[in-house]
Amino acid sequence: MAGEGGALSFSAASVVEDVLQQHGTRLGVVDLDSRRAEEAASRRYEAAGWLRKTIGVLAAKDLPAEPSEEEFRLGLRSGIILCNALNKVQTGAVPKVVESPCDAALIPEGAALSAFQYFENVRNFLVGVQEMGIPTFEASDLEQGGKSARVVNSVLALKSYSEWKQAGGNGVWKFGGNVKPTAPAKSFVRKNSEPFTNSLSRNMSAYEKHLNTLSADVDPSKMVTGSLSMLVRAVLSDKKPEEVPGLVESVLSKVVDAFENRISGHYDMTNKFSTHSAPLDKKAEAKSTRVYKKEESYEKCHVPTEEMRSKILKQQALFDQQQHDIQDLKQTLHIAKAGMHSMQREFHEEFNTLGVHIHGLAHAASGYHKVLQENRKLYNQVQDLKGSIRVYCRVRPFLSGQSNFLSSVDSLEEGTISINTSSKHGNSRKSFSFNKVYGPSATQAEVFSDMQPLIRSVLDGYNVCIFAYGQTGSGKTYTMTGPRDLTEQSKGVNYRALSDLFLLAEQRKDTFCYNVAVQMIEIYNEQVRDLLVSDGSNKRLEIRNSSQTGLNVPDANLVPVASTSDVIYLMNLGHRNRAVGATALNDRSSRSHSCLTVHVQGKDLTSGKVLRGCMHLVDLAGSERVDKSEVRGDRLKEAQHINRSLSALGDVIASLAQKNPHVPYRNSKLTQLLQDSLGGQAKTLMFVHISPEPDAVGETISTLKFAERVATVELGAARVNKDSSDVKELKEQVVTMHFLQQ
Ligand SMILES: Nc1ncnc2c1ncn2[C@@H]1O[C@H](COP(=O)(O)OP(=O)(O)OP(=O)(O)O)[C@@H](O)[C@H]1O
Repeated sequence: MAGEGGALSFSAASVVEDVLQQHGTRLGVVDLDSRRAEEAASRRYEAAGWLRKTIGVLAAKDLPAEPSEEEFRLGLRSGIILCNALNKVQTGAVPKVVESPCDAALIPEGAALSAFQYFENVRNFLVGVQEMGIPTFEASDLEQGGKSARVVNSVLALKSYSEWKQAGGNGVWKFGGNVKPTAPAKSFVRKNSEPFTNSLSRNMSAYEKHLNTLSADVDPSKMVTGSLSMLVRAVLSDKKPEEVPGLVESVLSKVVDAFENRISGHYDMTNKFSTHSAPLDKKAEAKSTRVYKKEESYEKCHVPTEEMRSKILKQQALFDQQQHDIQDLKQTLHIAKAGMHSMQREFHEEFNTLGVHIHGLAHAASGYHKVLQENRKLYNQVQDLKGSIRVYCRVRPFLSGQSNFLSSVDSLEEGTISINTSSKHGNSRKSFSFNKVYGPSATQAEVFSDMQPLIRSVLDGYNVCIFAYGQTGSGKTYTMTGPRDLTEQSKGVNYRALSDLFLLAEQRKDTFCYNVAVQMIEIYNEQVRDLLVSDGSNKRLEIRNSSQTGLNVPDANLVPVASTSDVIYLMNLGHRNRAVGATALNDRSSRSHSCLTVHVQGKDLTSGKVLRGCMHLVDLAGSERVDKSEVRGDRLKEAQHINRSLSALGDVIASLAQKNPHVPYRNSKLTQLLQDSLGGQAKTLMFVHISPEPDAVGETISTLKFAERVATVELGAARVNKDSSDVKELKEQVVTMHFLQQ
């Protein structure tokens, strides 16, 4: 909406003047015309001269010193000279003068550059002078056919104002000369300086003020230009008194017509400028909430149509809604930002706390690993002090139906067994010492409790050998495996050891990753065979000590296991494959050594270090004398092999116990197989089995002698240290370590 349409851009006086001029022309007052022309030219020259002087001849090069009406109009048409002159009088009155067409930032499509330029500068000039109370003119006065006299008037008024200002600006300046009060409420708005609506608002109030001034303070006769007075006089001078009323009526009627025409023409022009100006001022409209208020006041003055009013109201409602939405969004954004900041703060705090905790934990973990390592060493030392070779004796109970028999065992103490060797020559007893003696009533759990500590050693990377030694039928298989019908209570040490091993491995899973695999080997007649075969193959295997893999029989099946049930399955398979032959002494008698080897590989999850340990669970063949077993031929050969290998085992263990420099491992397949687990850091545990029947006393004595030979040296050392302060101290440390480990 253009401001130009907001006010009348012409005055009643100008209309009257026009009508009178037409009359004058028709009346053919030649003298008057020439006088008027002279006077107009003189005033135009005065105005041009002042403009040239004010802004400089060079800047005013488009305006001749004595311009014709056309030259004057063309010279000022761009508005540049006018604006520059106004700025000289009132600095900053036109903030931006468009000097060349390209200065016009936004030129409406289809509008001629010069027209737009003219409009912008001229409009700004008109706004400027209007604000100063100086008479304005119509923008169209600078167009062809326009009234340049009004432009002259405005310039001369500006000149007068300038002179008044230069003279000190005393009193109230009033343009008392040829003031032609053209519409002071020009709706032209300054461009580039502020939204047109503001100017419009200001213009409207100025217009109202001016109207008031016109009606109240100013004598109408003074407001009429000199030319108008002259015209009136010229028109009426030669008229008879009776002709005057008719003439006045005619003139007034024409004035009214002309006025109406101008109004309608004026509104047309307003609409045209509205269309052109709207895009330029859209930004300003959007930015300012005051726009609609100004428009409203403008509309009050110009009686807008219903359609326009409703359109404005709709726009205002839409604008209000958008403002409201923007406020809501701002609020939401503000809350979200605050939330983000608070979350960031919390995150940083938590992160820092976490860092501190992790640091502490890492420190504790490294300390914990050192403790664990130390613990392993100390634990092993304790086991050593207990004896790296331990011998336990177990007396089998009488079998069913033998309850009336007199036992060959005379007495049992914690570590000593006395055998009644009564004969026809008299009563005598023979005592044997071991680490511990289990009587006939000892349970499987009790027997296992003594070997249980060694399971932990296996997981710590040490090798362990557990033997079941004794004559046929003395209970070796019972101790190692259990009876045929297994129950939870009757399970042998093999099952219990493996259960414990898996349990401990599970407990350590946060620090170690364990892999467990088993092999099952049989040594029969000094031949090594794999018991974990499902195809019945009977291939002879070689023993090749490999320190890298820890496998002494690399060709035997090595089966990974993850639970006790896996191991039970494999043990059953091995037992089925084991060479079992009936003898006169025991229908399950085995004439081979069976060895279940459990290989354990543990990786330290922190250091990556790998520990390897293995446990040999050996069920030795019966140790009975050949002559008693009533065997001949192959059976005799089997028995001889068994006895030789058991003797070789005794020699090796005795050598180790006596710390002999030479240990005769190579005298049998059995000792070769177990070489890595006999001696050094390895622990050896032998369960010696005794039958209580009196008729087996000879065998019993010979078995006990064999076992005692192995045990004696070790027992001597162990007994010396048993209650020493070293052991006590170490035991305490281990208890502490164990507590820490929990
Ligand atoms: N501690 C015990 N309690 C109850 N019964 C037992 C005990 N020890 C052994 N037996 C029983 O004695 C018999 C012989 O035991 P076992 O087979 O274990 O002897 P062995 O020494 O392994 O014989 P072989 O050398 O022929 O294999 C079995 O019937 C077994 O159940």
